[in-house]
Amino acid sequence: MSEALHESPDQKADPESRDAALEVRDLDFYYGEKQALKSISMDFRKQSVTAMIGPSGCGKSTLLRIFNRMYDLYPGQKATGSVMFDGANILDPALDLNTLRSRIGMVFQKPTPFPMSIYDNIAFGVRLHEKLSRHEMDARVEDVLTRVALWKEVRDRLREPASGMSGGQQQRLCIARSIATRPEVLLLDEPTSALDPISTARIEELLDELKRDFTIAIVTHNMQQAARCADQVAFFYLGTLIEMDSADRMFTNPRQKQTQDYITGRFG
Ligand SMILES: Nc1ncnc2c1ncn2[C@@H]1O[C@H](COP(=O)(O)OP(=O)(O)OP(=O)(O)O)[C@@H](O)[C@H]1O
Repeated sequence: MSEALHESPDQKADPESRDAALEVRDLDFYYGEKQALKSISMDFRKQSVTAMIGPSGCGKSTLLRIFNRMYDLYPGQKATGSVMFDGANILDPALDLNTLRSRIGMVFQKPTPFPMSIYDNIAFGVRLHEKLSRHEMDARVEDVLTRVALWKEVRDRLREPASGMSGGQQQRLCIARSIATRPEVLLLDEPTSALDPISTARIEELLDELKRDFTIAIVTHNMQQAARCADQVAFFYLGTLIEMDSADRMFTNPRQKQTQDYITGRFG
């Protein structure tokens, strides 16, 4: 593991939770005076998909954005508690953010390709972190485009602008771009809400494939999607984690009435 994420002895991960890539403990988050997350504690298991569900405004996206320290860009936003990742606390102000963001990738709701060629969309982030030869970079681009099932579609137009791709292709390109720096964790914030059903199905298949190598955290409003893709599901309400369990249990026999009401469409 990288030495760049600094580690202090008292921040070592609990051996009991060795299979957790992210360990969230007593996490509070504030937008100025407004508290958006309240005392969240949960683990995100390695090589699995954790879905975060809950009504609009319950704090799902806020939680996801904490994991790559997006809130740093906005004065007045503050997180307390801890999020342990590979022995370091993500909330630690001394953490190297470039390294963190190369190890925890993020994919947004709307496909956001850079205004450059398909090839450079992948190569751009890689160049910031690794010195690869031309041949190695070509191989990396081919590898990640193959993994997101785009290679055959775009191999003959790698130098063309990414903006000429369809929405579904652009989103797969964004996932390829995120995994090109070989992160451990992939965060996806409603990655299919702007896509048609066929593109959505391809992304869902892709998640199943990618979880062999990555820890995946996904925010979704789509209960069927959570049921299809997720291993664990966490239900949030008004900034609080109400319940977290295996997807099977959450969708068949949740412990809390609020969860039951939400997944059966009685509120939210
Ligand atoms: N920049 C901001 N400034 C102030 N409050 C904010 C800001 N962003 C989000 N909030 C508030 O924080 C709470 C959580 O928002 P968040 O976007 O995390 O919810 P969400 O569950 O992801 O919602 P949605 O499903 O609609 O995307 C909401 O009450 C929201 O109004």
